[in-house]
Amino acid sequence: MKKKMQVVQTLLDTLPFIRKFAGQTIVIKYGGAAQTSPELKEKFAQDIVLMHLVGIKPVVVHGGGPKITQLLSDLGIKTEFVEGQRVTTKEAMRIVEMVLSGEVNKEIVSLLNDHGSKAIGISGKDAHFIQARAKDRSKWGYTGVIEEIHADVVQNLMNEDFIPVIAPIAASKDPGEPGFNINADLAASKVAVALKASKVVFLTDTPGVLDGEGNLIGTLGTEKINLLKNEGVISGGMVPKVDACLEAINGGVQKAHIIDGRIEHSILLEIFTSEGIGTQIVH
Ligand SMILES: Nc1ncnc2c1ncn2[C@@H]1O[C@H](COP(=O)(O)OP(=O)(O)O)[C@@H](O)[C@H]1O
Ligand SMILES: CC(=O)N[C@@H](CCC(=O)OP(=O)(O)O)C(=O)O
Repeated sequence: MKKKMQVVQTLLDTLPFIRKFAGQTIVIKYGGAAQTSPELKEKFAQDIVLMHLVGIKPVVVHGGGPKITQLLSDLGIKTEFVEGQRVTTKEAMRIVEMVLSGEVNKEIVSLLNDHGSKAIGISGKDAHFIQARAKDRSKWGYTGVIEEIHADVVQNLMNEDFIPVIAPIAASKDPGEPGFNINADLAASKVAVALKASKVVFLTDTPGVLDGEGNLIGTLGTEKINLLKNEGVISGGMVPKVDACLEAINGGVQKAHIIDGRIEHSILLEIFTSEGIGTQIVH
């Protein structure tokens, strides 16, 4: 009962902004860095279910980088990142798939279903939803670049009222290949474009994109992004995130936001209030 009352209260607070989003597809990238306490996970689930209840079509694309790194380390397997993307050996690929398609995907699906929704978990391998090729085999191994997305697979699920929860693992066109590890930010932007989403929101563990002094940048365009990358102010995991935002808006998604997943109900604050939070990426 208490859980339900919380959802209703949040619903009432945000009601004035909701109507205009009904029927729209919104892709939420749930970063591993934001998947922290059970309380925050609970709030995340409430927000997604609430969006669905009011007629929005939410699609979750999740990461899980920290969990992959932890399991690789537990198993004594070294791992490294180049330009914000993991170098994926064949051995690492097995672990990446186990963690993303197995552990993380099913945890999020269960969380959403515990809140009364019909969430369904898939990876890019299911029905060949996402097909990829190697980014650069000699440099990144089984880290992939998406070549094709069969949007109808997910669209059909949404038409049947399911909430798709997508693990960023892609199928290979070559039979016998183990598939590809896709950076979840880049998977989210491609999925958002393919589904003609109106928004893509990246939940992470910083208030948004920060400048050299650590201040939040509210709005950020292509030129400034290139400058901040060259200066090393945007680095590591933030590189694929800003690239993904640009790809999304260049592909027709109206808005791309990077927001703090550590703030309770940050998705609702972003979507349903006029102020918004975090960083909005523009052309
Ligand atoms: N300019 C920047 N502003 C904010 N965060 C940045 C910046 N440059 C690099 N980062 C790093 O990017 C991280 C977020 O990326 P990542 O760890 O891959 O998160 P996620 O799991 O959400 O994809 C932040 O925790 C921060 O350490
Ligand atoms: C190629 C590549 O880097 N793949 C990522 C996939 C998971 C991910 O992106 O997770 P976060 O969103 O939590 O960072 C990785 O192996 O960590």
